[in-house]
Amino acid sequence: MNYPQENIKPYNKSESKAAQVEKMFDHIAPAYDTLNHALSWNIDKCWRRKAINLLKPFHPQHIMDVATGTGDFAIQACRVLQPKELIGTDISEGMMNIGREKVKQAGLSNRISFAKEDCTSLSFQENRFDAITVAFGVRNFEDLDRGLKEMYRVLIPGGHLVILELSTPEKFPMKQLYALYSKIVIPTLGKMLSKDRSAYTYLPQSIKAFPQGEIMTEIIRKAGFSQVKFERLTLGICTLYFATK
Ligand SMILES: C[S@@+](CC[C@H](N)C(=O)[O-])C[C@H]1O[C@@H](n2cnc3c(N)ncnc32)[C@H](O)[C@@H]1O
Repeated sequence: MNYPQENIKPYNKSESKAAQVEKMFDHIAPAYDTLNHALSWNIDKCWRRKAINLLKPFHPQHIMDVATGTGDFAIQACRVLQPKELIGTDISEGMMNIGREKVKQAGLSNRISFAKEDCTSLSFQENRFDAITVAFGVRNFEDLDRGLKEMYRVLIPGGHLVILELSTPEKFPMKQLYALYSKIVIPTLGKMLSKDRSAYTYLPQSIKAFPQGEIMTEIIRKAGFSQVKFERLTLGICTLYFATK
């Protein structure tokens, strides 16, 4: 255990974090999209657009969307970047099954595929992808360093990594407003819509514990990446990281 969020688990202390996270996302999958957009007031769509636009100048052709969940990021990235292939990977089949359906309806099944993969131990060969994206996934990894090293391994030299992750605002008045929102609104709405109170207690707790800004930048660098940059979005509710192999 290297970082505090690795010890924050949804349900109990004994089972591994990966097993509990998989179970949690399988359980909340049917409510995930509704809750996601409601809790973020749809701002998540702007964050995704911003992240995808960073990759535009490089025209990546082989992309992996790690922790792809229900595929929102993969679909948006495929439409904007028009790659030859985009593989969405995740540990939750429940989330990916919803993603598979959405991809079919979007008419993108010839370009987007899904594979069950734990990012901390990927089955892909070295230098397989020219870009990797992860939206709201790295916070859930059982071993963040291993996950980052695996993404580094399967990227081509010069390839790019884009990470979006929720973060805690540090300045008044957003800091105070966010504290109230994450203590009251997130668990209440989360329980109502997903029937899983633990999942939406886990969410603010794991965000609070997760390394952000300069500290996260250093962690990404330690995995081998260079030119690591970050930008805080919407007064610090979300942070965008960009790195090169
Ligand atoms: C909050 S959801 C984000 C889904 C999607 N990227 C989005 O933007 O809506 C987090 C996803 O990370 C996945 N996940 C958690 N740990 C993972 C791991 N070690 N490897 C791959 N996926 C993982 C979960 O199963 C879940 O689908």
